[in-house]
Amino acid sequence: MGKTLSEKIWDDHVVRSHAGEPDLLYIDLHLVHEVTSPQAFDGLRQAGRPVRRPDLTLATEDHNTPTLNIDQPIADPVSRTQVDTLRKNAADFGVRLHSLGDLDQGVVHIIGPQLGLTQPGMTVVCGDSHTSTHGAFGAIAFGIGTSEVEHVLATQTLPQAKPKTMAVNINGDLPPGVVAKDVVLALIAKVGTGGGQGYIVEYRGSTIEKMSMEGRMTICNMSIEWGAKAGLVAPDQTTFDYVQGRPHAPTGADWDAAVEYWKTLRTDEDATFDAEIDLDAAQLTPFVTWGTNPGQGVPLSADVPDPEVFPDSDDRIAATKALEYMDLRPGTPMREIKVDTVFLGSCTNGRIEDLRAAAEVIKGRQIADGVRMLVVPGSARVRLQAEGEGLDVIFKEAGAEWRAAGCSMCLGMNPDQLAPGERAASTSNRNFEGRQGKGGRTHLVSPPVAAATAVTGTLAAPADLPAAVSA
Ligand SMILES: CC(C)[C@H](C(=O)O)[C@@H](O)C(=O)O
Ligand code: SF4
Repeated sequence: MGKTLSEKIWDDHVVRSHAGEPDLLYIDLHLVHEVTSPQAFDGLRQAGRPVRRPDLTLATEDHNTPTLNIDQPIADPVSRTQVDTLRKNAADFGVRLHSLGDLDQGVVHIIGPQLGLTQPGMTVVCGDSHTSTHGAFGAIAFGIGTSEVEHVLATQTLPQAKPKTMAVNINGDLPPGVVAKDVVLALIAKVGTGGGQGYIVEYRGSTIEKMSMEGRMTICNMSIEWGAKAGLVAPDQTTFDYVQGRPHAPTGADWDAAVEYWKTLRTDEDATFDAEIDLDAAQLTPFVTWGTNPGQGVPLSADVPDPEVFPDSDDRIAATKALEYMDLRPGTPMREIKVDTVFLGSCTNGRIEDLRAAAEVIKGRQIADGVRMLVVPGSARVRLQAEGEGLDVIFKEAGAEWRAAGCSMCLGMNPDQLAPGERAASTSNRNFEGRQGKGGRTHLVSPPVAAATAVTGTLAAPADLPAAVSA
């Protein structure tokens, strides 16, 4: 019988397999950041071990870093210690680190692909749940805990039980104004935050085939938000074109050999998945969340749901609690919800295509009075590229703040936070209580919806806006 894509990659990486035990997998790329690595390096130090493959290890500073005055010492003592510790560990163990201010610094899941380090057929791990992003290249990529980080640093391998396989078949043309973020928010609302548990998911179908690498990364990024171990897309010409010419991409004959291998990375015709889900892309509309988990979402054209409509009692309880935290009443049109802040950025939607999509909406328009918009490129290079295209000027002229790269307001670990009671439309991936700052309220949205919302001050799609005044 044939194999699925994830089975092929898995089997290619098994170092040791023994009945009743997890497989020992070889790891091709280990990404590291300041939050989940300190104890792992301490463990190595105590055991007197080196990093086994510093050449397959890459560190960056992203979570605790500020996005303003990045040439100044980090003011918050906890964040400063976190970043200083990573710097010391990287120096002591010979690990390449991209520090704040460095051209290749950025959110860990943005810089791996950008450098051409993330490639089809690889195993990629990081002490970070959104490592699933790298699956967009046809890699098995998943987040690991700190003790596993230590294991990979020490051995370049990881014991893992083989997950089940699932196909998410997404077919049809996306209607105008509907983007990858809407697809994944709609998917999670359909299957629930636990729907992918225990599975490596392959996103496939005509919608995925036509999608850019940026869009595929957005979808794979949020695999963890519906519980999947990892999410991946079969590599194709779009993937090869994206990888080619990047600093760590193979060149010459090596490139040709790599592409030949990468072309074999497809699910065989006669392979079967343990589960399948179908999604009709043509039926999708801009999607936004109303609650405190990424599955609590509805079309932008809908109303805040009444908890009573949920058949499951746990869902009813969760919805009631979420509406209370979010300070929303059932029946309120989503379009009437006012926001204080718009955050455009994160490893979900902080890539160049995301900034372009938002800039296209903002261009010639002004941000609503009383609304602040933070535009935070996912990496220093995305920021530079955007500036080269004049996107920073578009955002600044509309009244938005143009920031340095990092996780920023995606999570409350740095100065970019919501104040208690503040409400944000955010292009990030998590809307948990306090995620963007204690007492802050988050609506997850796509980049076009974020931009339109900044203009109207209430949740909106670009189609809701009056024509822009052209310069
Ligand atoms: C801080 C880090 C461990 C965390 C993660 O694992 O994802 C963060 O990146 C997040 O998005 O919540
Ligand atoms: S941008 Fe957000 S989701 Fe991504 S790694 Fe940073 S904190 Fe996690």
